[in-house]
Amino acid sequence: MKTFDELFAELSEKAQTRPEGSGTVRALDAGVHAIGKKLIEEAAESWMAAEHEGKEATALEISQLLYHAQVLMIASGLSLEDVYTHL
Ligand SMILES: N=c1c2ncn([C@@H]3O[C@H](COP(=O)(O)OP(=O)(O)OP(=O)(O)O)[C@@H](O)[C@H]3O)c2ncn1[C@@H]1O[C@H](COP(=O)(O)O)[C@@H](O)[C@H]1O
Repeated sequence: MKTFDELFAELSEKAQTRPEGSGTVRALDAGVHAIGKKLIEEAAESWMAAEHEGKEATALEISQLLYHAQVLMIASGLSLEDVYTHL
């Protein structure tokens, strides 16, 4: 298990070091348009899970939504602080 901040640190490190086989590196290389589509897909899956599939499925989909939101942040050059300042 990891926190939102810990995942962001891990993904930022992957973006820098670009390890072989990283899905995050592949997603970043695909670009903001592709990342945005994935974010929307996971948002829709989160919504559907919340309405029809129960808590466990919803938690899984929301974790994927948060992951793709972080990838979009990194692709956009945003830090956690840039986002937290608006919370
Ligand atoms: N938490 C996640 C995470 N959540 C979602 N995803 C990605 O989002 C996709 C969502 O899956 P779906 O169920 O929608 O499946 P899918 O549509 O068939 O997936 P794709 O065909 O789009 O790959 C997964 O296949 C992963 O590619 C994640 N990929 C990575 N992480 C974590 O990110 C870190 C870095 O990962 P790597 O960059 O791959 O090393 C690790 O700690 C991972 O656990």
